[in-house]
Amino acid sequence: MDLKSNHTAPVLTDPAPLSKSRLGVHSNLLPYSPPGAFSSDLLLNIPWKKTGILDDVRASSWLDAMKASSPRHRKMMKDSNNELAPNDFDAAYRAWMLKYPSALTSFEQIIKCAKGKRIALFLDYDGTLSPIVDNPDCAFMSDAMRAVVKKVAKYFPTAVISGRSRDKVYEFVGLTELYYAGSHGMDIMGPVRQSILDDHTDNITSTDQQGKEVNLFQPAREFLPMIDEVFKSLVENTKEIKGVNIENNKFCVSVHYRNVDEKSWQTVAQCVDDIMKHYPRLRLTHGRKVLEVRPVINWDKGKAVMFLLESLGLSNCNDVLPIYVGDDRTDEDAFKVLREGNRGYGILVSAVPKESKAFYSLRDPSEVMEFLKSFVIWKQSSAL
Ligand SMILES: O=P(O)(O)OC[C@H]1O[C@H](O[C@H]2O[C@H](CO)[C@@H](O)[C@H](O)[C@H]2O)[C@H](O)[C@@H](O)[C@@H]1O
Repeated sequence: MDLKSNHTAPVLTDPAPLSKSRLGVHSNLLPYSPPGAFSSDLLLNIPWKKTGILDDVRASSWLDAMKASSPRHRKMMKDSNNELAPNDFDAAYRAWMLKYPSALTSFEQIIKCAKGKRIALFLDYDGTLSPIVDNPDCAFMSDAMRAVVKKVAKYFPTAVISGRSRDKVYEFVGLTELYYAGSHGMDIMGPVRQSILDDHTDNITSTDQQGKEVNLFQPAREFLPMIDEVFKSLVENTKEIKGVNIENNKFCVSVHYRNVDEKSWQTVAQCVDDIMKHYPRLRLTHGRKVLEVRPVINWDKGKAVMFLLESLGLSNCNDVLPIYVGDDRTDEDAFKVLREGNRGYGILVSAVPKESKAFYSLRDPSEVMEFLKSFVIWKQSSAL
């Protein structure tokens, strides 16, 4: 694994907005938008400061990035004179949906593209299978969602790819039918496959909860002592900041500031910075009110999707349609590989307009559940 030793800990920013014409994507993978119906100007010309809805973290400081990575909710928008009025917000959201159509209303079209192909499902956890809540330890998925995921996994190979540690996300989901990748894809438990063993050096053969032989792929294994050390330092250095929560995700560490008063965000950023400058082989990314410390390795959720497809014997683009559903910046890496490789569909879960490399959108986890249900119903009816 190629370890890049930078001398500063980089802050990852969002990629530049893409237009369909620049993507070179096969037209049958493009979601339907009525000709001329969407003007990207509708979204992109709205100044961020005025609307608060553009999710852009091209900011110079970590504090700015923290503020920018916290898109305000519609409810808050209603309460503020400076934000979009609810009707304007609805109009902006509808305009955005012309570029990222609802995966629910586009279901027939997705199915059409899946004709003659095997579907593989990749699901993010937080904000996708479970709603975002204040306490990360209480991000439980509903029994109804679990039942649907279980059913969908009966028909299609299904994997959960999360920023959480693999053990933690397995604890939340609790389904043995799925494949799991934790730590943003840096900890994958998948089937043993010779081509994977030949092509990647970071494999260990292990056994899963049922005693079945599995392949454990952990490309950042050598970072474990460093991550543990950073976790401890972060806990120690932030202990006076009310509301901060440091979560050890095995190959990465999450610094949650959701429950920290905005006035103290600067202190959080400073504490993280003080530690990060001693670790040039670690970098910082942003999620939903969370700063994430992770190893500088050439690995992300996109690479994890490709790895799992290969492990599952599904890497032939011609007869496999991978679908990835996620809500966060780290999911963009997966949307990107599917889009750029002309392989399949990314579906962004978002209740606010965001620039994305996904093809479709869903508003929230309840729509994710409806979408997964549609696959079950479709599969059951086509088996009749
Ligand atoms: O890749 P994911 O499965 O989406 O994990 C990303 C991070 O999700 C969790 O944090 C987020 O959800 C929490 C619970 O709803 C919320 O309190 C927090 O503000 C969000 O950022 C998780 O705790 C992180 O470790 C994951 O990296």
